[in-house]
Amino acid sequence: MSEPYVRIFDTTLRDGEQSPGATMTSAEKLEVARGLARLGVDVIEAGFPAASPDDLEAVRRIAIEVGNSADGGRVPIICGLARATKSDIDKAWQAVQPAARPRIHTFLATSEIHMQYKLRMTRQQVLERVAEMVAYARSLCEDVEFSPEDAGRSDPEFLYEVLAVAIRAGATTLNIPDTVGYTTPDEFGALIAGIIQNTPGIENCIVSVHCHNDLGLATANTLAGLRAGARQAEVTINGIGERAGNTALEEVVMALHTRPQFYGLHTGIDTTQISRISKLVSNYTGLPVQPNKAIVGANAFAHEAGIHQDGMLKHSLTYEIMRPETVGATQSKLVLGKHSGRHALRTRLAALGYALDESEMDQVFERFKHLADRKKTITDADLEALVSDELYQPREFFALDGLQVACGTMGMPTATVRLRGPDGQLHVSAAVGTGPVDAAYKAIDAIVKAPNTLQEFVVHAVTEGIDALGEVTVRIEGIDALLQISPQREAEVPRTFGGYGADTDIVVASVKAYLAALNKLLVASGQYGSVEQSAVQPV
Ligand SMILES: CC(=O)SCCNC(=O)CCNC(=O)[C@H](O)C(C)(C)COP(=O)(O)OP(=O)(O)OC[C@H]1O[C@@H](n2cnc3c(N)ncnc32)[C@H](O)[C@@H]1OP(=O)(O)O
Ligand SMILES: CC(C)C(=O)C(=O)O
Repeated sequence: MSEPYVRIFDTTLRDGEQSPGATMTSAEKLEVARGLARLGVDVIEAGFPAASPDDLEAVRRIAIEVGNSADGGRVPIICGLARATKSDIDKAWQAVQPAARPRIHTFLATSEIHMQYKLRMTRQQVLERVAEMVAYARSLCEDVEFSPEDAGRSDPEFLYEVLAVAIRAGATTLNIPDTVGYTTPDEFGALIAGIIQNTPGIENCIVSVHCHNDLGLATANTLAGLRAGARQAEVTINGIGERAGNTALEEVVMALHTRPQFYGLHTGIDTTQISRISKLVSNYTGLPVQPNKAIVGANAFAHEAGIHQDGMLKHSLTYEIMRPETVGATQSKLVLGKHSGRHALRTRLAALGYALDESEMDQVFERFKHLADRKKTITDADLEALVSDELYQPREFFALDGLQVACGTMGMPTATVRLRGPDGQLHVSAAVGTGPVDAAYKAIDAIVKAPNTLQEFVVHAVTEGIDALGEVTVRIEGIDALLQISPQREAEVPRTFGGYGADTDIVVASVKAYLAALNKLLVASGQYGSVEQSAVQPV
């Protein structure tokens, strides 16, 4: 029975960097290499030294600085890739030689299509080149990896022959690449099993798998290869790489970690470093991680559906097969949205300090669902605004009676507003602002006199075309003098108040939204009792 340890060969800095647009500076590559060492990878493929003098230098720096330091545990093997040519192998050796544990990785394609059209070589020539170049690499370095490129589309019988030649020439690791992501898990598993069974001398080597994700099967194929006896997985952080990418490190590692009974295999990875290195690679390559990406996506531990949230609140294992902390992510998130239910809403409100009775909860829940139909996610500030609406049934102290704005590029944006006040009188004010909405809000402030800070101002077009109905939602913060919902909430706390307005004229919609929020603030501030004696001057 073969050993249960799987070597993690990370090629983020070589195959990952081959993602269009993912090029990193030498300093960034060094920082990623340090992160990979902390993560506990066994091998870092640091680059393709023949690609450019810069890449050679970057690999050399990594070999010197990361390939000799046990910072965070074991010293990883530092590997450089080379075509099956003396000059590439020389450059790879020059780059990795300073490492305590250097490796040269050389490759040559073995599929008919690659041999005929790309290399323009016969099978015999390929066999001879493999023998010669692997032997040459081995004359320089103790640790030599050989890959028959496009193995997934190669004739297995020919592969056995090529691999046997590579072993005789001194290869210590035989890597089987599905270069174009063509195989399926059953096929790839069978290919690895066939290689292990039919290649003379293979028992003294490590068999490795290297899969691409063109059909979205890279992780499945890698795991099938491991089940068939491979003991090295070539992977990248976030699955970056040529075209649709490589196998994602985090997926393979966490599959083995989460299903130990099924696979009976383990790695030396410190899983708590996964989120950190994922962010680092995403930042340096400029390749964002899709939100639903397994393990490291922003939604990997987020739950929006009410039934799931209820389950999570009762026991996290109901909807999570691993704890976010295991991969170094922050806690699971219950995201409030249109699919959420009462349990999640009540829990979030309790965390904000609100203890609502059943009937208050019913009212708030109804308003919450209504709001969630229009807004993708509901924030804590939205909830505060929603609860304050319910507790203080809004009254319209000030209503819009008229609005006139002047704006454009030839003068100062000016607004004149006329409001009907709580005294039944009309009040007029004019102001100048940075734009028509700002001017209108200033004119309103001069009449209403309710100190507040504008926290959010969002405009949406709810219908298409030039006559679109514009919707505006605003959120303001002001002092709440009355509210004492629960013992945790002191009087005179700052609170947020939401307002909504719709009109074909976006400035009118903005004014309506602001007045709606102000009217709620006036109730909460207790100011309505004194409005009649306020400084508001009737027209
Ligand atoms: C499956 C993989 O991911 S393989 C790694 C792919 N990565 C890269 O290619 C990144 C780095 N590459 C480079 O910077 C450049 O391609 C270089 C510097 C290596 C070579 O550049 P150039 O000399 O201009 O050659 P170019 O890239 O245009 O063509 C590749 C040549 O290598 C040959 N070749 C391809 N693979 C191999 C191999 N494994 N062994 C030997 N020769 C090979 C091709 O047949 C072609 O030869 P030709 O010029 O006689 O037709
Ligand atoms: C060089 C080899 C391992 C490779 O990257 C591939 O075939 O995809």
